[in-house]
Amino acid sequence: MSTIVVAVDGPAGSGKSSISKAVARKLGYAYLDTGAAYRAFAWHAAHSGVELADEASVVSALPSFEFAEATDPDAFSVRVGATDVTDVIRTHEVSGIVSHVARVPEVRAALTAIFRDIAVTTENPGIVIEGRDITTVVAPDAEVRILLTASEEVRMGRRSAELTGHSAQAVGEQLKARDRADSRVVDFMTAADGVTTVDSTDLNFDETVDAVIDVIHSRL
Ligand SMILES: Nc1ncnc2c1ncn2[C@@H]1O[C@H](COP(=O)(O)OP(=O)(O)O)[C@@H](O)[C@H]1O
Ligand SMILES: Nc1ccn([C@@H]2O[C@H](COP(=O)(O)OP(=O)(O)O)[C@@H](O)[C@H]2O)c(=O)n1
Repeated sequence: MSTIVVAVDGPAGSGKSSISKAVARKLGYAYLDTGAAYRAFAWHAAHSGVELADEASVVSALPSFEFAEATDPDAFSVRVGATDVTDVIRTHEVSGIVSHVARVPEVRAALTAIFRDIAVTTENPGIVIEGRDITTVVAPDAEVRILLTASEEVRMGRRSAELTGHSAQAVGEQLKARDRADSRVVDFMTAADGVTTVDSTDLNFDETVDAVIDVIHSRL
């Protein structure tokens, strides 16, 4: 029996991680946060002393990237080698550099291969994979493909409500800049053919989880 793949894309703060995790928990599926991998690689590249503006230098950090991500939605963790980077990859500093490494084609190809490998080796009946290019590049043949959106104002509000130590304005500006940079590389603002949009602007958390599960049920 092959694993059911639920692909979820969307901009920063749309609820991809938290909603996908809750959906996976409810369905007994695995959960894969691909943004965490890009963040982990950005952290690794910075610690390897690479020149972030230089693509060749960024690519040189790929062979030493020993990445491991737990796919249990109740026990999420990310490691690079022996270091647990689960928390450090969420910092403002890592958010500020991740788009630089994510735009490099060799990095995208290497991480895409890792994601596909995780998806085929999972032992759960299904896996929810979330990111920016899952519906279009990583798993275009997924059984279920969803674009999770919310207005920019709502996304900035949700994100700044969860962060401490930086002003809501700084968080909002970084989020907008990151979306701008990311959307030059992949289009996650418009749904590709066959992709169902779930707009959570006027939905609370539980309503959004239910809306995503409704889409999944309608496709399976
Ligand atoms: N529909 C919703 N209503 C209210 N809060 C939400 C909703 N969806 C997500 N959130 C909250 O918004 C924040 C950002 O969500 P997150 O899952 O980190 O987004 P993303 O992974 O797309 O960046 C989290 O604190 C999350 O709990
Ligand atoms: N499939 C993906 C997932 C993330 N990314 C990159 O990784 C960064 C972090 O992704 P994320 O999902 O953790 O970001 P948030 O939306 O949670 O803030 C994004 O800003 C993109 O630069 C990507 O390029 N492709």
